[in-house]
Amino acid sequence: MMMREKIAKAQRIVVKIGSALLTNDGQGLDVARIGLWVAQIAQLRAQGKEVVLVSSGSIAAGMKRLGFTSRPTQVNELQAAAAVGQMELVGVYESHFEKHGLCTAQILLTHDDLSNRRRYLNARSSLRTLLGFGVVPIINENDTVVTDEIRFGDNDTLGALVANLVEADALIILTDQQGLFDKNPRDYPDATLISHASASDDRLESMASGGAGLLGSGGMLTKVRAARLAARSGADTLIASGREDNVIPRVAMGESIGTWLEPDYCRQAARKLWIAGHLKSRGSLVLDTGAVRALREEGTSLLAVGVKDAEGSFSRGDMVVCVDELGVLVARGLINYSVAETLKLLGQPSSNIGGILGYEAEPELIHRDDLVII
Ligand SMILES: Nc1ncnc2c1ncn2[C@@H]1O[C@H](COP(=O)(O)OP(=O)(O)O)[C@@H](O)[C@H]1O
Ligand SMILES: N[C@@H](CCC(=O)OP(=O)(O)O)C(=O)O
Repeated sequence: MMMREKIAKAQRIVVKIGSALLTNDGQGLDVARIGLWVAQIAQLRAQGKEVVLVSSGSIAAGMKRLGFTSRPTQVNELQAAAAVGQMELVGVYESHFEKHGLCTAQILLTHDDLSNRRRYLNARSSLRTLLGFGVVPIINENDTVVTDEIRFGDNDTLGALVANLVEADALIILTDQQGLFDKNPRDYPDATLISHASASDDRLESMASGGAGLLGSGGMLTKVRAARLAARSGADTLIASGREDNVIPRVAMGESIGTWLEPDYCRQAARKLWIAGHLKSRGSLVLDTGAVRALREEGTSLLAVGVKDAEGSFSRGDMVVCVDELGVLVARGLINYSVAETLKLLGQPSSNIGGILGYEAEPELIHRDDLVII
């Protein structure tokens, strides 16, 4: 059997389960099947892998509870269904995960949470902390407060943005088909499965443009686009059938099932390109010689103790440039503190941050994952 060795090495995995799968043909949540996926995720946790779950299903579950026989068209009714259904959804997950001794956390995100750098960093920090505690975060869109203009709409996009957020190695999208076919298998029985492609391959979109199922929102098109988004931070995307036996561990072990959409760059390079290419610098830091050497030679994070001066108008999450004492460019990175906070921290060890500011967002001024050495 052909194995995908790169995938088998993935340590941090985002698993997205779509509406089409989670519901029993619109008959509410498929509680028994959810139990199977939870058991599969528990296997990954037992192997030491970190898992973030992005789960749809709130609207479909709420529709059943509120007696809708077809998807409501009014936004307020959809929001009400989502609020009712989300309770049931997380309740079902929590009770299943508990049987495996695993703790869960509910995180409901909106578009704003990920587009505003400050909230993005806060969401990232909470997620990293939860993963550090061994918790399985369960994420959905906060459907009850979003309006059409600002919604992700489909959870494939949300799954990819979460993969960017936590710098996942892989995004596994479970759906009701075996993977991406060269045309919609619902309409074309002769459609053939794409086993492996580059996430940036332009031909994928036209293959995937065949629409969604009755309960899903995005169809394959949003999955292909999600793979491209996930690739920005270097994550591989795997699209597979949630009905396949023991699918999550099999995909995660690198078994060649479903579709594998691979980023063009290696993970580290993709992430660095993303940092370097997408943000404009809002200020600068002057580093002492020790800090310059630590960054260049040891690939460390930047600590306040090695920073001599700061200027500009940056806030938490902004891009700043780092220069040496002669003004030579050393690195670019996303800073964890504003300019006012940074000025108070100059030359200070990380252990003093809490005492000086009254809180500590992160021990580093710039985490090494957010730093590109020039
Ligand atoms: N090229 C394709 N390959 C596979 N499925 C496709 C393709 N084009 C369209 N689809 C449709 O996408 C659907 C899955 O997307 P969707 O209904 O949104 O599910 P989910 O809720 O899992 O995201 C499939 O049931 C299928 O009908
Ligand atoms: N946030 C919505 C899910 C939206 C949706 O259906 O997405 P998808 O499963 O990707 O087709 C819900 O929980 O009902």
